Amino acid sequence: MKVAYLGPIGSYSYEAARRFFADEQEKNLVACDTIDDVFETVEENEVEFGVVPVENSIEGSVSTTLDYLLKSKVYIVKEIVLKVEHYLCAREEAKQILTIASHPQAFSQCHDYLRKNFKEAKLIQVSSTSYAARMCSGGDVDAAICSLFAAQQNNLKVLAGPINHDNNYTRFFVISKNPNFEKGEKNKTSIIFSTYDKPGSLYKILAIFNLYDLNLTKIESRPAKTNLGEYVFFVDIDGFVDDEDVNDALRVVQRKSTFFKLLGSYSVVCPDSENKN
Ligand SMILES: O=C(O)C(=O)C[C@]1(C(=O)O)C=C[C@@H](O)C=C1
Repeated sequence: MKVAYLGPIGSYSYEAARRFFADEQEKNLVACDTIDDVFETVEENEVEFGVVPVENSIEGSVSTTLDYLLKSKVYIVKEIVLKVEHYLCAREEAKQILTIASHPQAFSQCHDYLRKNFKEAKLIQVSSTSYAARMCSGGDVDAAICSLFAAQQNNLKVLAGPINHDNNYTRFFVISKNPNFEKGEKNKTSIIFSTYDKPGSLYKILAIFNLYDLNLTKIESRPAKTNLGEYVFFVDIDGFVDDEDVNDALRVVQRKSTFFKLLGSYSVVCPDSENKN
């Protein structure tokens, strides 16, 4: 079984893949350069699963992931929630920090620390935190914001950390072309819908969830990419698709919406137990 993730080794996506596919051998984990590549590798059947970040408790959604979920033919089959701790790392011999590389999400998650301590430094956005660590070890930048593991992998010295905002958690989805929805202890179902451009349309859809007494854990609108002002709504629901109420509610929602897509029904794993997701 092969699993694609946003690489190189040492990214948080790698950690999520390791936690979930614990028995998988290293050679079966396929490092991709971008989130786009993870989706396409799964879509083209080169691997059975992919691991992608979807939402962070500080910075919000990863829009690339949401946009691919809208357009691609993959399903969500599992959610993994990880506590993310970022460190400022540099080469042993580094003297001053004028350039810092990291993933844009990581910069945002460390915004206050950077503003306070490195206001003048140039922030260089790269494809992942582990790639930033690699660049730093190669001498391309003075420092990187990455995990402890990425620092070790790249022989970097830890200068400070954790430097992120408190309560920094990221949700990752395991995606697959196979809609093999497996129920666990804590389950969610994700859909995308759009509705009519008329007064009360969104309210009417939300009323269906209310009628079936369903808890929505997330609702977010994204551009439908058709015309300005046209949106799709991403909704996560507490419960599994074969629960009677979820099933009935989704049937009515589908009938009443102009577009409907079931993204998946999956169990949620939170290995960092203090997280209350
Ligand atoms: O750069 C990484 O290490 C990633 O796995 C990406 C990513 C993200 O896009 O959200 C994952 C978790 C953290 O929130 C920061 C970065």
